[in-house]
Amino acid sequence: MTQTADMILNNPFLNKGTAFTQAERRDLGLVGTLPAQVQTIDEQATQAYAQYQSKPSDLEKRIFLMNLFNENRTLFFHLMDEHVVEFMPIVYDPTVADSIEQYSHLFTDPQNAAFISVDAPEDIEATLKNAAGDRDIRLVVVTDAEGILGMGDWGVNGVDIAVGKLMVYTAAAGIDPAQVLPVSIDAGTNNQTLLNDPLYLGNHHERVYGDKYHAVIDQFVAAEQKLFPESLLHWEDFGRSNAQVILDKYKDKIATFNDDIQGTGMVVLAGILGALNISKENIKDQKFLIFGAGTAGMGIANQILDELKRAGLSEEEARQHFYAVDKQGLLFSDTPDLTAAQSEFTRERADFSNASDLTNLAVVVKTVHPTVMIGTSTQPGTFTEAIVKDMAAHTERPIIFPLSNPTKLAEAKAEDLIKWTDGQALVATGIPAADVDYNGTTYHIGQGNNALMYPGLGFGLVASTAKVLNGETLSAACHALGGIVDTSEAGAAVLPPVSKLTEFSQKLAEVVAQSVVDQGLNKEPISDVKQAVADMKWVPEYK
Ligand SMILES: NC(=O)c1ccc[n+]([C@@H]2O[C@H](COP(=O)([O-])OP(=O)(O)OC[C@H]3O[C@@H](n4cnc5c(N)ncnc54)[C@H](O)[C@@H]3O)[C@@H](O)[C@H]2O)c1
Ligand SMILES: O=C(O)C[C@H](O)C(=O)O
Ligand SMILES: [Mn+2]
Repeated sequence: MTQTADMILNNPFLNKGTAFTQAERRDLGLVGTLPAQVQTIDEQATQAYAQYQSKPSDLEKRIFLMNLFNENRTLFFHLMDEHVVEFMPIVYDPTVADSIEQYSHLFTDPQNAAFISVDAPEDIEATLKNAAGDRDIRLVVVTDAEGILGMGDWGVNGVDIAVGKLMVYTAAAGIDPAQVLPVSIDAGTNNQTLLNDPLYLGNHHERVYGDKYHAVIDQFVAAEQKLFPESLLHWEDFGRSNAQVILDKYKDKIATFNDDIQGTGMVVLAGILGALNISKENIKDQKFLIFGAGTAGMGIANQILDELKRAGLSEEEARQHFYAVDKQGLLFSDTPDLTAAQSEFTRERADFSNASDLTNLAVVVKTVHPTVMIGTSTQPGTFTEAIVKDMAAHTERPIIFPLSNPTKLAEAKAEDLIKWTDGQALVATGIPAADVDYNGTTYHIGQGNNALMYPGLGFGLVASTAKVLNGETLSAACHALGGIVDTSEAGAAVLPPVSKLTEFSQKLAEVVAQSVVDQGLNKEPISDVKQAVADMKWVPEYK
């Protein structure tokens, strides 16, 4: 079917706007549908950036950028490429959190997402087909939005996290935006504000759990694999009771990963390795306190556990390095209501003379003297000055990562951690943090966000046509970022800066693809891994 001018100009994958040349305008039937002047993509980008800058708030800026994204993907990513550090917190975390909260009120465009309803499993295949059109989908990000960042259940509004994660994939690693598909699984919502809101765009009923829910997940995976057999399936922001269960079901069968469990585990281990590079300490000498033993917290614990075992510790020895703290306090083997993941990281009461007192973070820190403290609790301000000072009194370079997102939920601010520890803390935060000037040194704060890892990981898996993602590949990826930061410099960050996101995502993709090929886990034959990664890369220029 030949495309009319209207179809071309309204297709964000084809549209070039004023950059269509005179020859293209003639060939495509666009004559007279655009103003006379033909612009370059750089001229368009300059004009768009000026408009962006005129927007008064971060949310307004995001809305402007999303409109551009809706109209012209190439121009959007060209512009993002030029301003990646500035745009990351606008298109992604933390501003994506505001847009999710207001999604139903701000809705203008479905952004090529697929909307699956728990009430219409018979439509799943048609839904994916319709949303994909004739595009060759290689990467799917799916969310059911039960645990959006640390903000809980946001129903269909959560589709914005799938869209946002995919935007970062393209900006960071260069996946072709025409080859991706964001998916919302609308299983209902327990968010009363949404249910009471007549403008809420999702299913107006309580969240469905159990057999009916899992049947929908199974049908979704089956249809997704049937329609897009070459694709990687990325799970995002599922609730604590489903995330690990779904991952365990599929991780050995298809190319898939859970970003909150594995992506977060990777970025935290990479950050710890970066911190130990600075302190010149050994990972085997560390005591890890995980505050908030949920999806992310236990994903982190498992990735560190794997590293300790690779460093030569037995499973039993390695587990002794962990202290998991949740609402109940330090988790013991007899603590009620443990999740399956938590029960792998419990301690024995008999090992503590004050076991019954270990019900809050302050007492646990005082008792166990952790050297590494990770926050994935969604509880703002819980890494207090007293707790941090207590920790710092027993370890020279405390490693402290308050990772809860968005901004308002962080366990501590980077600036406070540096000050409270007299510049000794090695810090990473979930959202971007400004440099901290303290006592004549400028401290760079690493962004401990899975966005540093999942684009390179996912891209490497897609480029290498991976059948599955295993521990070997995850471990290789965790070690791939070493050497990018100059750790001899005072105030060095534990992770590389977002300004180098495209550079290290490529490195990560190559390491991941190499690991896949070395293990013979590629579906298609690959003779040159670097070439395969380079061939897959899309660049935001008009073709
Ligand atoms: N920086 C990153 O890359 C990254 C990645 C994933 C998740 N996160 C953040 O981590 C947080 C948790 O996400 P999740 O997916 O693991 O959610 P989750 O709901 O699975 O886990 C949160 C855990 O915190 C526990 N918790 C709640 N209140 C607590 C309290 N007062 N004391 C101790 N524990 C408490 C909960 O019981 C739960 O086990 C979110 O804010 C999310 O944004 C950050
Ligand atoms: O989305 C983010 O910013 C990171 C992470 O996946 C989260 O859920 O907080
Ligand atoms: Mn997430």
